[in-house]
Amino acid sequence: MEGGNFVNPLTQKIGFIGGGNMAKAICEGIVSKGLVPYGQIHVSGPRIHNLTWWSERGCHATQENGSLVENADIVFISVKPHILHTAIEEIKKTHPIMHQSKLFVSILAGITLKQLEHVLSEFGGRIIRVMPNTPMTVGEGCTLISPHHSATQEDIYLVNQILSITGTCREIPENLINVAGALTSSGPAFIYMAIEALADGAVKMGLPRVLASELAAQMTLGAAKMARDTGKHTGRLKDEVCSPGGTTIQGVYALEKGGMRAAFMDAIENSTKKAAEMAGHK
Ligand SMILES: NC(=O)C1=CN([C@@H]2O[C@H](COP(=O)(O)OP(=O)(O)OC[C@H]3O[C@@H](n4cnc5c(N)ncnc54)[C@H](OP(=O)(O)O)[C@@H]3O)[C@@H](O)[C@H]2O)C=CC1
Ligand SMILES: O=C(O)[C@@H]1CCC=N1
Repeated sequence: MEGGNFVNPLTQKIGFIGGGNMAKAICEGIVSKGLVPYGQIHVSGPRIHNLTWWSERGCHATQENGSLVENADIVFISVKPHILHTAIEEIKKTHPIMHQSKLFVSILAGITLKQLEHVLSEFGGRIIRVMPNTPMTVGEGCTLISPHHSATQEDIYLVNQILSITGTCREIPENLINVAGALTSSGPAFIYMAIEALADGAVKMGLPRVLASELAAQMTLGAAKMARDTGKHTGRLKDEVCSPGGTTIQGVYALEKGGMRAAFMDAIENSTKKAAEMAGHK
């Protein structure tokens, strides 16, 4: 699903168990697009002083994961993977029975639908596994979605609606979500490093830092749009920049000598393997 311009505001209350970086990115993304106001968003976490970012904006913050679930219609589980069991146990302690079946959306890297089903079975909830990324803060997210069989078509539509408003949202078989997530969810960090390194090179050659960073980011945005929108293979796009005997091919040679391609490939392999390892966390 692609993000559109027309926004039909949601009536559902959206909850986040865990109010860290990724939860904030989802919140910012959906509020800035007008899908929900801050007042329709609930968040829980163990330290109320770490939730001021939320309360300052008018979201409802609580230390009790149980009351968060009770109050929200859609619950994003957004704690770190190794905290999942603790967070769910906290719900069971205060709210062993839910009065309504809930829709749980896990954003946890590695944690499988089978594991989520096991952990959440007592609530009789419907489950969807997703892998978002932080660029959704600025409306350019790239989210993957793998629904559990307990999720209804309406649930899947709703989650697609929420996540595609902040970028793209693509349904993917669960067996591919770790590798696709390494690319889309970890990938922004790799690209920030590339932007930073390119700017460093320009600073080394005398360009002021602020200008170097601004130009590196805009150039990356343009190159990404070319790769996405022109339909041309990236190898061809690269060739179109490399004038024979020119400046660019000298830079391309330096990158090849430095093992840039192998380093990026290793980055994706390592991140994919780590997601699989995380599924071992109890
Ligand atoms: N960051 C990213 O780009 C992406 C992250 N994800 C996934 O999102 C999840 C969160 O990652 P991220 O936002 O980076 O991590 P953060 O550390 O920023 O956020 C985790 C949050 O969970 C809170 N928390 C800790 N224990 C509990 C608990 N028992 N109950 C409720 N909340 C709790 C923490 O509160 P406190 O700080 O007070 O301890 C913190 O606010 C992970 O599972 C990750 O795999 C997925 C895709 C991309
Ligand atoms: O680094 C992590 O584990 C999370 C999941 C994907 C992006 N950030």
